[in-house]
Amino acid sequence: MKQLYWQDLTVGYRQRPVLQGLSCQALRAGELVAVLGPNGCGKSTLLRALMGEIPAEGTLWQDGAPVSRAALAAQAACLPQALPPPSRLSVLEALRLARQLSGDNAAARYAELANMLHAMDLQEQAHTPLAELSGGQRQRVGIAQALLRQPRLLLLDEPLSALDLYQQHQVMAWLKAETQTRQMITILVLHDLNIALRHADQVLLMHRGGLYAQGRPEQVIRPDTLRTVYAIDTRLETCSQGRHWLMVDGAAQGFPPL
Ligand SMILES: Nc1ncnc2c1ncn2[C@@H]1O[C@H](COP(=O)(O)OP(=O)(O)OP(=O)(O)O)[C@@H](O)[C@H]1O
Repeated sequence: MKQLYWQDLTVGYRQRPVLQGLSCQALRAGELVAVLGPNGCGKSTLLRALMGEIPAEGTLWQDGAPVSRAALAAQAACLPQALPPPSRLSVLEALRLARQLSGDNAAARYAELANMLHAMDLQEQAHTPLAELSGGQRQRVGIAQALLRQPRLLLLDEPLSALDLYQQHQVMAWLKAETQTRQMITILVLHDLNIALRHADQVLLMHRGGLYAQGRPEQVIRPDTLRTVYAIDTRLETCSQGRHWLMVDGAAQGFPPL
């Protein structure tokens, strides 16, 4: 997959529209794309629609030609918001199963699984049942499983929600490198705007079921857009290492003070 975009994506639940004519510019192979926006604006719904899990209208375009949602879903792996269930499978068994589900039977090699355990900092838990892991460890198993499915399109719904600060940055740096190496497209839903500023190649900022802005993180994550979309007053500062950092000053006018 070299390129993906969608036009006029319209999705609703029981006749109630959630995404209304959502279109985006091209997402390219090797890009880590952050989907941002307030609670309830439709981020998870977008991922479900791309996976063909819920009915949707509109057109998906892959490499310049329309693609069915079934064909797109066949190339994709998705990690939903909920953590993987706490089963009796060990971490290693769970990873091996995910690798086998990729359809490439020859490849459930120990070295690849060992690399994944190392990347997700789970070596010590290799033989631990999922039911005995912490929330953050289970979330890292879920991320590893999604990667082991060998997707061309990786969809992750709030994959950092259970991770500590160190793991959030580790996982994002690793996802960025894997996305480039494998030349896949990774779309992930995030709430932390500073994580998106630091790691994403592109940002889709959603607002009330539509796309409010798309572009490089520093083009989209700006005080004027955040004031409209999140109703907060912010400042972008540049730290001594030249990185952008978002400071929150307070709630926008008309809202109770933070
Ligand atoms: N299964 C469902 N049935 C009916 N309505 C739903 C369903 N799932 C989501 N919705 C509604 O669709 C809207 C968008 O929900 P969605 O989960 O896509 O938001 P989100 O942007 O991912 O939110 P959050 O940041 O809180 O996870 C919400 O108003 C929600 O109530």
